[in-house]
Amino acid sequence: MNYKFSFRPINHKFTRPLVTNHGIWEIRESIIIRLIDVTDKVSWGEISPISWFGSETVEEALDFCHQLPKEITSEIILAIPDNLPACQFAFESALSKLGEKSEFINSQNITYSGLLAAGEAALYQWQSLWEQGYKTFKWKIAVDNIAKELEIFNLLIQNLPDSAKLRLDANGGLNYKSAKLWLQTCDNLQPKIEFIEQPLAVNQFAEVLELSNSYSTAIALDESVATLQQLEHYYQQGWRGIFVIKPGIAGSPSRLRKFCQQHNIDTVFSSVFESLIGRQAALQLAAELSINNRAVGFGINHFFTQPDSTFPQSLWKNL
Ligand SMILES: O=C(O)CCC(=O)c1ccccc1C(=O)O
Ligand SMILES: [Mg+2]
Repeated sequence: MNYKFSFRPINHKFTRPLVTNHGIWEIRESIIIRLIDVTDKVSWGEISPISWFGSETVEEALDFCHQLPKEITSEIILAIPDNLPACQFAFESALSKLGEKSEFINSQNITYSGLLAAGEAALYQWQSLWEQGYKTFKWKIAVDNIAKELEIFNLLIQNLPDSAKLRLDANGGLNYKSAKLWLQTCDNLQPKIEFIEQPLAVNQFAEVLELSNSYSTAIALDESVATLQQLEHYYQQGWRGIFVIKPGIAGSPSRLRKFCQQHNIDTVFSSVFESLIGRQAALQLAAELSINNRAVGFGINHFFTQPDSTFPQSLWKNL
């Protein structure tokens, strides 16, 4: 089958920048793609790379789109190389929505983790998220010095209701010693801490594995398993802790589905700050593949202004 293909770059300034150990992120650049089949049915996909996380860059994704013909086939889509994982996700998601077998999975029962701002701001922010119904929160660490962060952390823990859960995300920014200190601190506070995400850098897998055997606080890999190839690699290397999956940059959704179903891994699905198009496709996968009912990391709407109801159709209007 042939599909008419077109695309539009978009960018979006966050209402508050995302502060992580990797730096400050202020503008989300993405590409919306459109496929139209022979019956004139229209489908959208979203390419939202995060190159500092291990996906292609937006420029590489744009180059890929530019070199494609105006009419493409499913063979072309299924042959998108593994070094363009965000493109694989966008094209395959758009394609599957056009398929006869396309089935809609109810994602209404999913629970969400609310992303807190880094630093002290979290102390003033969690309450409004709690009032919106969030029971799980994620707070970025390894952004400031550890003494300051432990101080804020203790206040946060004291303030959060007993039924709340907290995740800590170091974005690979701790060293071995500070990771031990965080894990020990969390062990003393169980069961309020759900897990620590990516405590050490991607190249320190042996150390992370050792830490996961030494503390009762769970550890989640994120940057280490950004793409499906990495996910497979660290599963083979013996990781049986939590895997954070960001479908938007993980690669082919059909191969991701197959891997998760085959291995019953403990997953947490997470956003790449995509717009509605990518979000919907990612949440469908999360609803289908979350076997443990962990809250998904899509509680990020407070970083965004919502697109108007004509999105994405309005992108294709001639100005
Ligand atoms: O997972 C979440 O709760 C929110 C999403 C998130 O934290 C994130 C979003 C974009 C890029 C990196 C990360 C991250 O988990 O480090
Ligand atoms: Mg993370």
